[in-house]
Amino acid sequence: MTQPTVDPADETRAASGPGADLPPGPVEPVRAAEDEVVAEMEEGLSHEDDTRLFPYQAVVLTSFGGPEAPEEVMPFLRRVTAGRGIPDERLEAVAEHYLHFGGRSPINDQNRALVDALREEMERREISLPVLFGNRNSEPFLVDTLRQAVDEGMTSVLALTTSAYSCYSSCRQYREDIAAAVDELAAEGRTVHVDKVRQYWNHPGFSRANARIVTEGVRAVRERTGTTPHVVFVTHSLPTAMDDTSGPGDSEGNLYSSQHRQLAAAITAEAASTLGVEVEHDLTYCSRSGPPSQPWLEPDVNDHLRALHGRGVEHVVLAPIGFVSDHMEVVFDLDTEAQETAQELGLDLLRVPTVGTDTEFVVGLVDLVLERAAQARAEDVPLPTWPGSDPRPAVCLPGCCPNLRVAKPAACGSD
Ligand SMILES: CC1=C(CCC(=O)O)c2cc3nc(cc4[nH]c(cc5[nH]c(cc1n2)c(C)c5CCC(=O)O)c(CCC(=O)O)c4C)C(CCC(=O)O)=C3C
Ligand SMILES: [Fe+2]
Repeated sequence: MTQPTVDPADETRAASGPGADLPPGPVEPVRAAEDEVVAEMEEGLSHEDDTRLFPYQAVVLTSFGGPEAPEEVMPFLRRVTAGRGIPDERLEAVAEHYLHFGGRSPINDQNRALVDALREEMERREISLPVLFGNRNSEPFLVDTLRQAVDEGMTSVLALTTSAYSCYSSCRQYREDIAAAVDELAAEGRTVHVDKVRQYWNHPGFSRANARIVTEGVRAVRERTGTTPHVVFVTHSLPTAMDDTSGPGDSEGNLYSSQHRQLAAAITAEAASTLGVEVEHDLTYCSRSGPPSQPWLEPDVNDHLRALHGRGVEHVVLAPIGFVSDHMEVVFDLDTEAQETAQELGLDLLRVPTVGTDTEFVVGLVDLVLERAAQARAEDVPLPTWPGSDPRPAVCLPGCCPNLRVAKPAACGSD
């Protein structure tokens, strides 16, 4: 593999695409270069030839994982909660949620669909690197995916995680599990380097896709009822201590809740201006766990729906901006529990989609992959954000989003 400069094939395509006015001078050379591009495409590029993702030889979609059969439920839950002090009653309740859906979480199927969508988008851009899939808590385990990559000759891969925000659970815990997999392979004599894309809560591919989804939800309720719905944003609750230390890790963080608050406000303003109406919104939380004595982020979505009903609100758009796909928290905690609460109250509740395999989101993820590769090559690249102007660093700062129980090695950071 060679150090990339500007890809001449890209420039040629840009200059000679459909409808482009060819300047009179360089017609012949451009045509010649175009023939070469076509010849290259016909031969099929091998990943050794593609420099846009250099230094990486693959992208690894890295996710939480979930059970896919009833007998996998308890082993999965024990793995997830090992040493986390989750009460047995909570584990039993969560096992029930999974068994309610036949013991199968939707998350792995959704991630396989995302892998396919990423492959399609990369193919569209003629990026020929493989997209792999590895989980932290269920098969295919990240360590096994990475072992296979090493055995196929790869030495450096880029992790794309399915969590967008900053806190221990959604950032450093992934980094710890990546480090554990890399160390396990090192002990087997297999060497692999793993980098990660930045937390993408304010990358436009994620944030603008959510803005469009919420706007269309508000529009649909207005068309159906003639009333502007109240928008209730929802994300995963956290122990307040985890939120307090999210971001810099100095107890003045609250980055997790503030990222959600900023995005919720920006999306609401966007929907209001697009539709030319005033829109009210709130941020709520779901999926609280832990012992009752431990404070978690509030309000709970169900409590908040009751409060809104008490204030005379009749129509609600429920926007799960904290989640990337419709996994168990969404189909159980929102579509089952929150929907039941709404029915009890006689509240009209429209739960809008998560980004899932939305084209704008998938295009944005591939942009993030290209951005991270350019950063790894020390190139100056624009780092688009919406809302706000601060992209999260792709290499985490020392001490950020700390593990409050035990210090563990973490990959993809400077500590
Ligand atoms: C911020 C966050 C995300 C979003 C970021 C990301 O996507 O990573 C997330 C995702 C997910 N969480 C999931 C499942 C679970 N999370 C648990 C427990 C916990 N989650 C926490 C936080 C988060 N979780 C926390 C603070 C705990 C308490 C224990 C601890 O301090 O670590 C438990 C244990 C039982 C319980 O306590 O509920 C389970 C089973 C699944 C799979 C769903 C499926 O199968 O479809 C997914 C995608
Ligand atoms: Fe969780």
